[in-house]
Amino acid sequence: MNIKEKIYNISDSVVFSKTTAAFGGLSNMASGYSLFVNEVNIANSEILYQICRFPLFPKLQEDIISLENPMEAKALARKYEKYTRQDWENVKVDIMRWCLQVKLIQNEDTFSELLKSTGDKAIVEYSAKDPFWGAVPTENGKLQGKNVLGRLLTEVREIIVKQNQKLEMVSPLTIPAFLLFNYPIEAVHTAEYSVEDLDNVYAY
Ligand SMILES: Nc1nc(O)c(N)c(N[C@@H]2O[C@H](COP(=O)(O)O)[C@@H](O)[C@H]2O)n1
Repeated sequence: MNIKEKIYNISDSVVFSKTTAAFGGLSNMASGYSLFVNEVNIANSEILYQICRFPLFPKLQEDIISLENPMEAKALARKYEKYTRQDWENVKVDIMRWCLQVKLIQNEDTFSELLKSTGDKAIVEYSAKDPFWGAVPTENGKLQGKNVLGRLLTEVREIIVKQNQKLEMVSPLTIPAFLLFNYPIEAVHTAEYSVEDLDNVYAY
């Protein structure tokens, strides 16, 4: 995928880094945005993203999910990097976009308000060393990088602001082996839908 680097003026951008600082909720590492996929609770979007690396290793998916801590989950994924799906480099951006849509649909109020509060500025993930998902500082006080996470967040913001749409459902990606615990990942609905759905199940 040929994504070009960009240079960002910090004053013209919404820059996020630490989860506890301003706009920290935009980070996949942020707590308070839990997810529910295939009836499995997943503590944050970083964990959702990392488990998608390992569709053929359900035990590893389970270990990553049970950590709940996103940094520890990322470290465990790194440890078992050799088991990453072979097409990962081709699918990881689509997977990240899907993860952000899941974060939005299941945290509709909080995450959409946060995204709307960025206005129409570029969203940039500050990183000391990752110019792919984020952008790194330059000598002249700017940020430079592909900033793929920031761009995907801007894309998701467009859905709710420019197109004024509320997500009804997030469809699974049409890639091979899009699996959680050996089962195909299904459409994801709002958190409220999940609760009502379970109520219906338990009613019988
Ligand atoms: N290690 C680390 N620390 C942070 O503070 C970060 N914000 C990130 N970046 C996030 O890591 C994810 C990508 O992981 P891979 O490198 O593809 O395994 C993504 O969520 C970045 O935003 N990393």
